[in-house]
Amino acid sequence: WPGPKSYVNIKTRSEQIADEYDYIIVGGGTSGLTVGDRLTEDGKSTVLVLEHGFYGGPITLDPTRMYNITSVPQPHLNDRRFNVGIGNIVGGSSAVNGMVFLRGTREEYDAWAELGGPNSTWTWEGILPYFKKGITLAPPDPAQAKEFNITYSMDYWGTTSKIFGSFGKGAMGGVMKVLYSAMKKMPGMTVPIDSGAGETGLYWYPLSQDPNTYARSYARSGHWDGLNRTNYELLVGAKVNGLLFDGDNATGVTFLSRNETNSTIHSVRARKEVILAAGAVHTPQILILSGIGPSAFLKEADIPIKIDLPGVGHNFQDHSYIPSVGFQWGIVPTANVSNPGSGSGAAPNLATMIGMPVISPDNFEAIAQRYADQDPTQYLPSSYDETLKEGFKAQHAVNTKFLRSKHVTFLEIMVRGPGGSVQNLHPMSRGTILPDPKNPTSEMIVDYNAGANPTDIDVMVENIRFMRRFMTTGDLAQYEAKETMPGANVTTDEDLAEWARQVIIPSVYHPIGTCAKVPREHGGVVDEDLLVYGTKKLSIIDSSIHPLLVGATTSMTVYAVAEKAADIIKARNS
Ligand SMILES: Cc1cc2nc3c(=O)[nH]c(=O)nc-3n(C[C@H](O)[C@H](O)[C@H](O)COP(=O)(O)OP(=O)(O)OC[C@H]3O[C@@H](n4cnc5c(N)ncnc54)[C@H](O)[C@@H]3O)c2cc1C
Repeated sequence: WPGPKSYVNIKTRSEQIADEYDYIIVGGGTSGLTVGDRLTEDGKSTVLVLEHGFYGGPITLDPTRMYNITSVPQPHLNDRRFNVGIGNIVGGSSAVNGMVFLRGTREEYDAWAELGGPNSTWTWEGILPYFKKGITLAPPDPAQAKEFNITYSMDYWGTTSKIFGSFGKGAMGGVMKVLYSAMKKMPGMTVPIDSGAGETGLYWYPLSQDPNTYARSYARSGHWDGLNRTNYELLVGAKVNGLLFDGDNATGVTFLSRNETNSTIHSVRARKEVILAAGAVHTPQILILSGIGPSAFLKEADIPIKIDLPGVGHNFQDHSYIPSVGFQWGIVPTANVSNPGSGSGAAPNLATMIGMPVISPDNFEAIAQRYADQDPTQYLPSSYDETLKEGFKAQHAVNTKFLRSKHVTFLEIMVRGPGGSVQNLHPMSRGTILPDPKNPTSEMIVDYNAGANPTDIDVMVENIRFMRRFMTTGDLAQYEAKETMPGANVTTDEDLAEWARQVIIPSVYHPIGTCAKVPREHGGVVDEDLLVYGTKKLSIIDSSIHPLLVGATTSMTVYAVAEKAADIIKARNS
């Protein structure tokens, strides 16, 4: 435990906090600390953040800093169960994540506005200023950048945030030149100037890391450490389990302290607003424990209904991936390299982020048409009510456009060797994250419902085929790579689909959507200003409000959404 002086605003016991603050933020994770910082920076408002985890060093995927949740068996993926990764520490998932720092495309954010309704400001143009406010880019090393075609544009980044994206200068071998050049020549490939330009294609991208030390740059380092504001307090080891109301007005929260041996339920009040930032897995739990959720579920769990909001815990989405479409080089590619990099930090990273017409020029239209012809509600779980079905019909129209667009990322490949992992960034299946009705305060039940919609398998099959074409045709043909997984003899749609169902992992630890920002009649939970329908002074700012996955890792979008949320919250309470 670090010395008390610099951590004076971290509280460990309920008696150390005041009775009332201007704002209560539930969850000291990625979004919670971003908004906490912004609401306290002018020194006028007081904020208490309640965080279930403790204050400790960040480490990727460290099980002691994460919730221990396993999904229910997934019948469409051979009944396998999957680890549900979520950070449980100050900094939240940004403290344990893979630091891959990407954002989606213009078309993907514009779809958020389309799903939100007329006059929505959640467009690419409406969110871009918050990417700039939220993230500082440290440019790549000029000599290395020239050698490897690493381009960037400060049109898409800011310079003031203490959350950094940086490339690292680690040495790169000639193989990266060969891979880059071969990928660039794949039919239909584009090369945007910057990973943050909102475009698909082949690009180098930063990690969320400090440009000088290459240490993780995350919500705690950027939005808590070193601030030492007397108006910004953090209570660690606090499990929020309910909301307090005066009529429709949220007035505070109740919580249990993990630092106290008794099971006393404490409470703390908010003068201006209660802000939920417990993440896509746990924000639905807090609402449901407070009687806000699907009425059928609340009845089953014997929780008095305060507001019937069928969308709580529904519309659950995550990216999915195949860990390896395996290849071995016959001849290892090389190229001359004059400026490999200084060796400090990780080497810059290269990604292929492409749409269906580039992944599969021959089959994308047939896949899109089969999807368009589906009854949109056909593959939804049975707990989806009429409003959620209407909401998914709207998504179905968007997804149909997405399947035909070059500007929406379906396939992500981290380009670094022969073969590798392929991701599907726009799954059509939707799942649920709900409490156990028999014991709703225990850990959440996560059901991806992965692979329910056959389009998800169709897309993965084409992703595998793209990797094969990349490895065995064009520039790379001369290196005579041999496929080790699934094996070049697995060729038919049926065989590839069967293999895919055996190996797909339905999560890249990017859960979203479980309290979506869409109209209430479409199963929405929050409105355009992130206020929970049917309540006053209660908002949600975390990844649960993202209505639809973007084709990118999620943390950068969480920061941008939180920055926009902070402006909205400040404006309505000024
Ligand atoms: C292992 C892993 C790898 C990832 N890799 C990447 C990557 O490489 N790149 C990328 O961009 N994204 C990645 N992500 C995803 C990204 O980090 C998350 O989408 C993002 O951080 C979520 O932010 P959030 O604010 O919604 O929730 P979180 O940051 O998870 O914050 C929620 C916080 O609420 C707390 N909490 C929950 N319930 C309660 C309660 N009842 N009371 C009090 N506190 C509570 C939690 O302990 C947590 O600290 C990864 C995530 C994980 C877990």
